[in-house]
Amino acid sequence: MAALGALRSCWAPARLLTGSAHHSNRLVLCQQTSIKRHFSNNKILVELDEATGVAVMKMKNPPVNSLSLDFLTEFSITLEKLEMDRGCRGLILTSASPKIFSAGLDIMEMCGKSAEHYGEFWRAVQEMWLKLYGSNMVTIAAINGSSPAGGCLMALCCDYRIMADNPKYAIGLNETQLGIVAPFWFKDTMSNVVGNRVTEQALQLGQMFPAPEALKFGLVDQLVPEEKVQSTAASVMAQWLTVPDHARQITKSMMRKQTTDKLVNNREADIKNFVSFITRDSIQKSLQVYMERLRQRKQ
Ligand SMILES: CCCCC/C=C\C/C=C\C=C\CC(=O)SCCNC(=O)CCNC(=O)[C@H](O)C(C)(C)COP(=O)(O)OP(=O)(O)OC[C@H]1O[C@@H](n2cnc3c(N)ncnc32)[C@H](O)[C@@H]1OP(=O)(O)O
Repeated sequence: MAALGALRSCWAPARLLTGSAHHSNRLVLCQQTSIKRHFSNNKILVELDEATGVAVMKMKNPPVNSLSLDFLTEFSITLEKLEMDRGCRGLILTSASPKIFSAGLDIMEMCGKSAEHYGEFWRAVQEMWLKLYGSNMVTIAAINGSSPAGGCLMALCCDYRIMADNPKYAIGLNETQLGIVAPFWFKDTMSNVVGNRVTEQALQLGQMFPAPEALKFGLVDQLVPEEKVQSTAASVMAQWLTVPDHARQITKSMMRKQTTDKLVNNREADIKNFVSFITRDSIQKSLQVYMERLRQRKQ
């Protein structure tokens, strides 16, 4: 992946040069009709604006955008498509239904299934993380709702996070509250954003940060009124895209490579570890109790 990234980086200046001439022609056209390509499936809606090179990816997996095996598979395929598309330089990740960005990993995928299923599921979680954290595109999370655990991880993978200014929405890695443990690469992703001390405390407590607290601790970069989340993401993206791709991409890779390599070099061991952890009776019991609590809270 790194080699492919570097190769793409080397080509980026030429692509930018031809791209800008090309884009300025398009821009004239765009003033009359905006050219937008759609790559949607039943779980993910993507709109790629060819004039700006920005794709908006909306997660649409009701009721709470939980990250099921099917969803994760679609997500990684879509991301790969955009990554390979030379017309796409930036990605805005958001939810199609406000109030919930993503409820994190689908707990039902981790309950009462076979070891083989758990292995397949965990590989898909790893794949999503490797692709999003390792993306060459500028990635911005437009967090328009709550974002626990795996949802928070997705946001943390992005280069910049804009959250709706609503204290009812919370974000964090709350795994310990479920009686499970955030794996080392979840921990590293958070630590790279907010530092070791905040991560250590937040992970032990399984802390969910209401939006204002998330800003205070640097878990998100900016809070804006709910109705401005998308437009702010678009204008921040436009600023980031003024930086030449190759320089920004090499810098991003330099900052993240050590973290991604740790998983790339230990993928099979990490899957084995997950399967042996999640199949324990005590862990299965904790997850069932947590799901029951969620249902009761609703009643
Ligand atoms: C030492 C070695 C370590 C090795 C590593 C080992 C293990 C690591 C393992 C796993 C890591 C996991 C990371 C995760 O992502 S776990 C998921 C954590 N997610 C949560 O805790 C979120 C729980 N949900 C909520 O808090 C709320 O639902 C939410 C705020 C998202 C929305 O609230 P709202 O009131 O709008 O909706 P609800 O009525 O609560 O929910 C509707 C419906 O959806 C079901 N549901 C919610 N979340 C999930 C989920 N994550 N997975 C599956 N299903 C979910 C909920 O039960 C309701 O269902 P129903 O009652 O309508 O049937």
